[in-house]
Amino acid sequence: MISAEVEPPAAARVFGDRVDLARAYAADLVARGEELGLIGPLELPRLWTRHIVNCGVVAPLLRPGVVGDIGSGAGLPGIMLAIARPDVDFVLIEPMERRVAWLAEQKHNLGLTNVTVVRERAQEYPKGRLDQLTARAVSAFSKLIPMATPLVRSGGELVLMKGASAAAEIEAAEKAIRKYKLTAVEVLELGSDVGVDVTRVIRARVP
Ligand SMILES: C[S@@+](CC[C@H](N)C(=O)[O-])C[C@H]1O[C@@H](n2cnc3c(N)ncnc32)[C@H](O)[C@@H]1O
Repeated sequence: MISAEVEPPAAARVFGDRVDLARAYAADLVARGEELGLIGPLELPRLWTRHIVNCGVVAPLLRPGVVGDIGSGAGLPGIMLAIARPDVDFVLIEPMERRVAWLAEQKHNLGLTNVTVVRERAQEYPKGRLDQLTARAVSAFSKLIPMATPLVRSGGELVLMKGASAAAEIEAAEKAIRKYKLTAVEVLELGSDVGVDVTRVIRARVP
């Protein structure tokens, strides 16, 4: 059996006095995540650094308001951000029934009153309601732009978690960036202040 990663010191730095909620989430994911098809066994040895803390470091980019997380899956980053930022309201937009049930259960078990879970594809969600929108491992930037931008109000932001290909994804999305009139498109590198591998985010402003 593959063992789950021991919690790194960075977790307490990222989640502060709410780190117990991240611990409860991690324990449930270790216990049931594989059986529910939420996480592969090879991810367990890097559960905290690659998934939980990696999502949590995005929290300082969020502002009070409504943040939509499209394709939340197991709750990454949506549940992690809702733990780190109780002052922000989150809508987790996920089409798959089993994942929606898991997300609703986590909301209930962790007492996350700032979370709403909706079973929907991003394309079906009402337009112009969100202040910021997050997504991780859902699609390339060029495909996320038409899917995500209409959901965000004017002046809001896309905050998209990306891998090492972030800069190349921006280049490949040049046409969509122009079509949807996104501005201030940039790659941010987060996490060095808490001593974990860098997390890359593409941030862009919606006109
Ligand atoms: C690879 S998983 C990533 C899950 C999670 N964000 C993570 O980083 O672990 C992609 C997720 O996007 C969801 N998804 C696919 N198409 C979608 C759409 N059109 N709107 C919203 N979610 C979608 C899938 O159901 C799945 O849960």
